This record gives sequence, structure tokens and C-alpha cells, in this order.
Amino acid sequence: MAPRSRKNATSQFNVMVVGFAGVGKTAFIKTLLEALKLDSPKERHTLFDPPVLQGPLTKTAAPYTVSVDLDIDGEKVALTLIDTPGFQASFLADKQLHDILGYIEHQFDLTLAEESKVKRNPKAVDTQVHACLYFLDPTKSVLDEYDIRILTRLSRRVNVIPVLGKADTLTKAQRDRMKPAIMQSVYNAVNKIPIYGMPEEDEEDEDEEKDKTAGSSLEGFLKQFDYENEDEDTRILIDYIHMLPFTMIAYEDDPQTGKPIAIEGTPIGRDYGWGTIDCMSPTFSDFNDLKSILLDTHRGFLKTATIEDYYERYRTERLLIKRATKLKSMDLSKKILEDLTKL
Ligand SMILES: Nc1nc2c(ncn2[C@@H]2O[C@H](COP(=O)(O)OP(=O)(O)OP(=O)(O)O)[C@@H](O)[C@H]2O)c(=O)[nH]1
Repeated sequence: MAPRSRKNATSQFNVMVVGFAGVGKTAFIKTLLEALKLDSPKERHTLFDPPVLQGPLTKTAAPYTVSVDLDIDGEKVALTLIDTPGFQASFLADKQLHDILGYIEHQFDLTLAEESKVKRNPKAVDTQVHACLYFLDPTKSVLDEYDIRILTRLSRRVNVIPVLGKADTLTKAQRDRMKPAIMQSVYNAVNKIPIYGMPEEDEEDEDEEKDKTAGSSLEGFLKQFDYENEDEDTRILIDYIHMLPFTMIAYEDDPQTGKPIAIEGTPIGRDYGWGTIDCMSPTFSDFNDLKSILLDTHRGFLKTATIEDYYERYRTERLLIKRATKLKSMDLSKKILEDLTKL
């Protein structure tokens, strides 16, 4: 029998946004949806706009998803964006992070359950979170202990991409200082957070490595590559690391019309009174780069890493826990039987 045609198969791509409250996560989702509409105005877009995306921006009280059907170079892609409530206060961040990790792990459990079936459902939808955009607060010049803790824990389960929200609140000089400072906090002699694109430290050799690389920096890490002689995939990854963190400026709705602010060739903009900016222009932010990283150059890598690294790790952990529990209960039953025979 000929293999079933995959020509019309739709590929799923799921992106989650996470960060402290008010850093522009929902505004990013709105901006991306508007930009996608502009890319292909005739295509069918969101089937249903969640109320939180209609009208003026309000606090995201509960997680929600919004999906868009896209045609990317002839490939059908169902893009799902997952918005999460912002971390309210530092002391609550751990609890909120626990819920977010629970959501991500639940998607792994669904895949695990599907894989264990004798007859798998060929129509099963891939709900894994393929990328998690971590929005950084532009008022903090470097990562604080909460950011580091959140990034470290998220990076064990998902491809994390850092984004500097509300970048219009910073001057160019401030942005140029902040971007490398943030990356220094992610990767230095003490912290080597394996966000997407950065290497994972071998846990066994951790101490040895730390001694060896004391004082190491992101520049030191990047220096080991000879860009011109690397293969294409490595060059794509190096280019990506140089862009981190992505700066983002979200568009504003015109309060009169409720539609995106559009002024002379600026289809989705922000009005400051003294001037307007085009939120899609590379002059002001990295939005275009971020969009193309997600939907084009890195989509395949992100999906592969999700299944081959994160899901595999989770699966191994679950199986080990299951085995340990079984052994424990076998030991316990043996002990009870021994005790019974002694009676
Ligand atoms: N100046 C500026 N303001 C922004 C930008 N993005 C969002 N805002 C404003 O910041 C406020 C919060 O934006 P949201 O997108 O709701 O932030 P959030 O991170 O989703 O917040 P929570 O739902 O509380 O987690 C709103 O008043 C937005 O208009 C931006 O790029 N620049």
C-alpha cells in the first residue's frame, strides 16, 4: 500500500508567552496576529478572538490560547499562541511558575499516553509547547534572582527565547548596553542557563567545568566557532545568539476607532504625540527577526529540540520514577510477606 500523502498535513506550532505582569505579553500576541494578517490579508485567520484580545488591553487573569492557520511557503501551519497571566509579585512567582511548568508537562503526558496506545490516533494534535518567549522587564537593567530562577527552571522543559518588552521605553544607547548585559547574566562563570541556542552543562562535570571556565563569557563561548567554516545550521544558530534578547515594541489601538494606529505607511504603529513609529520596522525593534526566527528559520529546530531533548528527558524521568516506585512497592510487599510468614 502506498504511504498516505502528507501533502495536505497541517503542522502544529505552539508558542507560549511568559513573564512578569505588564511587560507586554498580550500586546505582543496582538501585534503578531496583526502582522500575520498584513502578510496574507485574504487568508482565514483566527477562528475566534478571545475576549482579552478585543478592546483595550487588560490584565490576563487566566491562560488562554489563540490559533491562526498559516501558509508558510506552501506548508500548512497551525500556529497556536498561549498567553499566561503575568507573575504578580516576586514571592508568588514560584507558585505561578509551577502552574506554567504543569501545563508544559501535561502536554508531554498527553504525548506519552498517545505513544503507549496499541493503536495510535493518526489525527492526534501536537500540543507540545515548542517555544516559550520569556518577556523581560525593560525597567531592570540586568536579570534579577527571580528571572534567573524562572529562566533556569523553564529551560529544563522548553526552548526559552528571551524578549525585552516595551523597548520604546529605552533609548538606543540603553538598549545597546542592556542586550549584552542581559546575555552576560544568562551565560557567565556562575550561571550557564541553557536557554534555546545555548549549550547545556553536563551535570556530572559541573564542578570541573566551572573551575575550567571560571571567568568565561558569552564571547568566550562564541569564539570557539569559526563562523565562515561552520555548517549552515551552526551559522544560523550563531546569528541567532547574536540577536538575543529580541527587543519588542507592540502597536497601540487608536482609542477613537479601536483599530491599530496606522499613519502614512505605518500599518501598525505607536503614537507618542511628538512622533509615531512603525512597530514592524527593524529600525525600532527586532520584531521582524523574532517573527522570522519563530515561523521560518528556527521553527524546525525548535520542534526537533522539543521532541528529541525536552520530551525525551521528561519521558526518561517519568519512567525512572515509575520503576523506582514499582521497586519500592515490590520491596514493601516482600517485607510484608516475610513478616506474615514469621507470624
Ligand atoms: N510603551 C509601550 N507600552 C506597551 C508595549 N506593550 C504593551 N504596552 C503597554 O503595557 C501595558 C501592559 O501590556 P500587556 O500586553 O497587557 O502586558 P502583559 O505582560 O500581558 O500583562 P499581564 O496580562 O498583566 O501579564 C498596556 O498598557 C500596554 O499598552 C510597548 O511595546 N511599549
